[in-house]
Amino acid sequence: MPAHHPYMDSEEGLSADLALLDMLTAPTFTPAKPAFKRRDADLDPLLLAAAAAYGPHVTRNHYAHDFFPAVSDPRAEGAYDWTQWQPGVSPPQQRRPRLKYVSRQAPRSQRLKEHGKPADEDKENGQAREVSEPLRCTENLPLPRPKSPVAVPSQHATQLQAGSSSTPAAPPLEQKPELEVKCMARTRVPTPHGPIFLHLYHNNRDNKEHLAIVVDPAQYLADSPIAIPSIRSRTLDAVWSENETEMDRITRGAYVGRLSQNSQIPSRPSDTQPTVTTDSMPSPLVRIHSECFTGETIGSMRCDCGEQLDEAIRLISQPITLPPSCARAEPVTIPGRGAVIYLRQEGRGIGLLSKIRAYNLQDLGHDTVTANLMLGHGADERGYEIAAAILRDLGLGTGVAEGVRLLTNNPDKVQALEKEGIRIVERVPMVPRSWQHKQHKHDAHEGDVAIVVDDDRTPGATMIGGGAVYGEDLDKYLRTKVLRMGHMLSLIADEST
Ligand SMILES: Nc1nc2c(ncn2[C@@H]2O[C@H](COP(=O)(O)OP(=O)(O)OP(=O)(O)O)[C@@H](O)[C@H]2O)c(=O)[nH]1
Repeated sequence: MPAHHPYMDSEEGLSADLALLDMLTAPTFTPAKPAFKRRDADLDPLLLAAAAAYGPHVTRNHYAHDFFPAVSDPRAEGAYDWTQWQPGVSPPQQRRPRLKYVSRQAPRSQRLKEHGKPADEDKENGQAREVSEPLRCTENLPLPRPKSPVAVPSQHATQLQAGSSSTPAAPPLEQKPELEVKCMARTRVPTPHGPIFLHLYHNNRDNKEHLAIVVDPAQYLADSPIAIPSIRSRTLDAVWSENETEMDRITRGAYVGRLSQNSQIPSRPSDTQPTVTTDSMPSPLVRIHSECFTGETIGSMRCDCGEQLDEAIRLISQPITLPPSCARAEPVTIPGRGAVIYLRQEGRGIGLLSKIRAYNLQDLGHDTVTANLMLGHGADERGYEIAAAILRDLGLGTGVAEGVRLLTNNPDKVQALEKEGIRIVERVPMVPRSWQHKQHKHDAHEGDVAIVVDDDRTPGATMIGGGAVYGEDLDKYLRTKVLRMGHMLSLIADEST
């Protein structure tokens, strides 16, 4: 038994014992408030372990990098030669070298320089970056970039003019291969204006799929009162290889007449006759149209492109009445014939990205020409060599006796096609439908002209088969074309005047 201690009888001892007992048996223990916030891990350790198990994060840009050279290469500095290992003898303790991130790629700017490209070349579309900083005020904006082919640098040009004998050879001009187009496929497409043959072309100049919308329903006619030359592609009707089967040819569209389960007649190269129209038959109506996603696909009312495409197919599809001739006593009506060459030159050649930016500049008050210039582009960067080559392939506008009637208001198009050797016998204007309506209203007000407005057509934005495009934005766009781009269109008086 333990010796009795006087402390146990004292009042002081009793209260200390009670305090201890209370502390040990109390139902809850309330710790003192911590002086510092607990630093719990933000990430789940399991998650971290899982991430680590997948090794370093590798993207396509890291393929030429080596993350752990010391590990992957056994001869690398600091690696232990495991062939020397013996049981029970631990590898010599070395100071493990710090693992290095080694890039075997030169910096991007250096690689671009080696390829003769500017260091700030945009990754997207392989085009030079247009806007790398916020827009500055108009007078400081860059001038339009020169167009290809590469211009002789001014230093060389000056020396050439001065006739200097020490003139260094001018850099060679880019040699373009001779342009070739090939119709890869053709098919029938029914449209609100009648059937068309859609032709898809490849070429050796750009990697775009340009199209030809051929209107020539006479190709379906079993018998026609007069001979109507067919509009057919030479490259499509050609035999591509000796192994090509009839089904191969039919599948790519090299057939004649209307394709069906009961009619499958492959075409022959001789089916492509030169298009020669007789005196009384008008030359085929042709339009060269440039792609406009906004106007044609989403019905934008900033431009009349959708309406123009629709109007062109409609006009070309109109039946043609031929007057009586010595061979026929009666007039005869034949189906409309012609083609729309649809070029993938979005935004007058500047591309959709720049066109969208240009629209924002237009909302700030600039017109369509200035907006292009502000972005460092030309007012119009299109070319028509491919269009001319496609026309030639279709046998349109190539003969001495035969030409085309060109649907356009754009003088540059007429000039460019003529330069390419296309014979244009007539320019047919494309009057915007909203202006036609205004003109009709104006004339009717004058009292003597009947209003010829097709009221069955759907009003509003125009995709194929739609009506007319109206609006302030459109009027401004059309006026700019007339006033700044020289389009051959009579400006219409405002309705209020
Ligand atoms: N940069 C730019 N391009 C536009 C704008 N509005 C329409 N476009 C483009 O202008 C082109 C219209 O071309 P076309 O239909 O061939 O007509 P055009 O050259 O004006 O001449 P026409 O034959 O008289 O119709 C298309 O590529 C459109 O994408 C715009 O505001 N800015």
